[in-house]
Amino acid sequence: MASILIIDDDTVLCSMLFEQLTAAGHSAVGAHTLTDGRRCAADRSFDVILLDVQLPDGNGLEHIATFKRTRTEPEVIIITGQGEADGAERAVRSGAWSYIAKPHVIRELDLHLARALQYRRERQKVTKIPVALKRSRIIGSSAAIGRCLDQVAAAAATDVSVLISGDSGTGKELFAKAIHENSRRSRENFIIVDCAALPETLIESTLFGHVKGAFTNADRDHDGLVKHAHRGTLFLDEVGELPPATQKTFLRLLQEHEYRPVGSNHHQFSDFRLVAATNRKLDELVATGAFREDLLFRLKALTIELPPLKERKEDLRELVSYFMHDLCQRYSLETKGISADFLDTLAAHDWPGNIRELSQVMEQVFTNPMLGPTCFSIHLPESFRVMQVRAGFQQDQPVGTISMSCLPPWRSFKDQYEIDYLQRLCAASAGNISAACRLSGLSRSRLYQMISKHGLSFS
Ligand SMILES: Nc1ncnc2c1ncn2[C@@H]1O[C@H](COP(=O)(O)OP(=O)(O)OP(=O)(O)O)[C@@H](O)[C@H]1O
Repeated sequence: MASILIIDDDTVLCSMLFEQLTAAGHSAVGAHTLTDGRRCAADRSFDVILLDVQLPDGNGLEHIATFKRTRTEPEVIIITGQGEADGAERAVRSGAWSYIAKPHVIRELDLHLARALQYRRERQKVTKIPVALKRSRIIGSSAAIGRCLDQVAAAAATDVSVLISGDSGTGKELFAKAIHENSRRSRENFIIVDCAALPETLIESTLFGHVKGAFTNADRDHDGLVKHAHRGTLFLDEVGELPPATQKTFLRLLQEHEYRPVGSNHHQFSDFRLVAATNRKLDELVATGAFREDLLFRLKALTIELPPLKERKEDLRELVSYFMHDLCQRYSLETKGISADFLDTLAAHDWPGNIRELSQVMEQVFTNPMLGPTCFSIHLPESFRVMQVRAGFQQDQPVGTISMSCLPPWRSFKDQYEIDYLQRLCAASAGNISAACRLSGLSRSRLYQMISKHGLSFS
């Protein structure tokens, strides 16, 4: 029988559900706030969580992903007083199993529960099949990374297009390579097309190649990237940066797998498998007309969403050990110890540049002349320790002292945060883009994209 957590501030309904579930032989626990619910979910293992939407300390829909990330990855069934289509869509998109309006919950719960439990039983059988996945240097054993690796395994077993999304530095290229290396195409080429850096005038010849004499300076035949990707994988990095005219070229290529080198009369065929990556919200770009919907459909037969590092800080220790080992080998040094305060300071940081930023920070630690046999917090850049001290002050504030009405909307806060960061980055790097990329851990194209998004000048 299953173990079920009920999170609902309606104490009467909570008791009725408790009775119904225990009478059916399940074990049930009730919580009346999100905070209590989260505590229960962290302390005990549940198969299913029944989650109300309007709770005294927040909206249940915003916490579905958090509950699903707990150890047993429970199924979440939303129970709500205000059944409406938008809420139901949001619940399903956030990973909820199903959505029941409260007036029907007593009658419908058994059916929803039976299906969710059957799915769980079958999923456990499937995930028990051992899959020898090559991790291709992907470090981390958090549940979030585990889920992404499962998706890599599923993608590698097929030939469908995969769209990998995630913030800059979360490892999109690494995951794309892992799909290739685990697929039947692994002995062939993995070809990277950096869509942000494709010059519009040279796109056709870069992708499709050209024949001798096709244009001035074409003094010999030249193969394009698509030909090199034949029988292998074509990886479109930063696909959201493709200008509209180029999107059309790609759409045609993806539909037909045929292309014509510049200056040639003959079509050629390339049997490539497509993987694309983006740090942009392509759905939003489609809505504004900046990205073709038909191309998006072609790209995302399967999608993998990589979590930012701040959402999987439990991987920090493993990542730090990995980068440290790598650096010690590179500098021919004995392996160093890692003090708890070093990890605590790293954990207090938000990691906007994600794992790329972490690897750069570890490089900086190794250039610190004061570094001895153990990495201490003192070896980290000063800004990290300042942030940790400040975070300590915020944690010391009694819960509830921050008035919710003072909080700006998330998007404007994030925009302001990015602008502030970019201005400080510009000052710290004296307006030098290469230095700014090194300091921030952002890729050049991502940095340019952020600068232009906020209309800033970087000098
Ligand atoms: N899980 C991981 N384990 C180890 N190293 C990682 C991991 N994820 C990313 N990295 C490292 O972080 C750096 C950035 O990774 P990658 O280039 O794959 O990110 P990205 O998401 O494609 O970034 P961008 O959008 O800026 O191109 C690389 O050096 C990569 O090896």
